[in-house]
Amino acid sequence: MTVLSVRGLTVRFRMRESAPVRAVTDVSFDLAAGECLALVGESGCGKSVLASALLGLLPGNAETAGSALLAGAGDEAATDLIAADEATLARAVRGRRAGLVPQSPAAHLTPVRTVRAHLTETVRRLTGTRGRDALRTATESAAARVSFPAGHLDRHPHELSGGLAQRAATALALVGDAPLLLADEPTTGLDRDLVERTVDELRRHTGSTRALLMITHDLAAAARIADRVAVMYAGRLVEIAGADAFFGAPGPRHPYARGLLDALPERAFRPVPGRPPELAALPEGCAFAARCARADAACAAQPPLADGLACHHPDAAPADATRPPQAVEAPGA
Ligand SMILES: Nc1ncnc2c1ncn2[C@@H]1O[C@H](COP(=O)(O)OP(=O)(O)OP(=O)(O)O)[C@@H](O)[C@H]1O
Ligand code: NI
Repeated sequence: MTVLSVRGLTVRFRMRESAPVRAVTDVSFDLAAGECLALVGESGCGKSVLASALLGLLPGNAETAGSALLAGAGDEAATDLIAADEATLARAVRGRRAGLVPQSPAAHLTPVRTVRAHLTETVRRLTGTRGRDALRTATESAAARVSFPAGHLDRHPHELSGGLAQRAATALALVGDAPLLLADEPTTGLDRDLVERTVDELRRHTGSTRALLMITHDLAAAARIADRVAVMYAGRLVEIAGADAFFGAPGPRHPYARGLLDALPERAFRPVPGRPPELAALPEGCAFAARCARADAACAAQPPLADGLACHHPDAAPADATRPPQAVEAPGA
């Protein structure tokens, strides 16, 4: 069953002094129940804007196009998240049908309220739990689920480390048991052990009925839990592939995606040369061409995403097809 179906999603920010910032361009993908899709790509390529668009959290200068159908439960109608009005999103969608682990959790927590107050309020609103003892138990189990220490529940957001704020936000996002969970860098500020526990919990929560879109810079975390990987570059999806093929053999097909993996310390440790283009001044053709060793005249035209790949000259023979699956996690590989 498809939980989310995104078609031609495009987001531009109107700017007073310059050309519009084309943060997301013509993005299409589906998310099935039980699936975890990892969305990766360099800083500033539009990942968080994509997540904000899906939850109706874009600022006022944003213009959107395309659609994002969120399936309804039972005989409930599907909702187009892009067309829905704010009242509908606030009342029926956010928290209940689509949860968000925001990229900057501290900014989403109310400074004057403790973590316990946040969690209790969310548990009450989204689960209908009533009564002091029941709420207290439900609040503490929501915290325990993401290894948020009970002894820190009475702290205020500014008294939390980055990692604890991250876990508080994750706990809040899981409360509603929403069929769609968007997790934007859910492991920032966590050490490796907690990274693994957190992503495993997200994966476990997904189960077979929910879908998870995990935005991450952490390719090892993506390799650990993702079923598929989507690679974004300059606002577009350039590759979407099964995680085993992507991280193992035969590896990514898009030269940018290959570059992302080659940049890992446990692989070639060779960064992708150059920098991404300005989103207010994107080229007509392939946005990666200026950094691509394989670029030629064909790249002056935008390559369409076909069969999970947007490239005029993908790697036919992978550079290292002998690399074993999961090599990304192998120490010193
Ligand atoms: N309100 C806004 N007005 C103008 N430009 C914006 C606005 N919000 C975001 N942008 C721009 O949109 C682009 C995409 O930003 P986004 O936050 O989605 O990147 P990202 O892929 O999530 O990066 P990171 O990995 O650093 O979180 C950036 O160039 C950013 O400056
Ligand atoms: Ni982001």
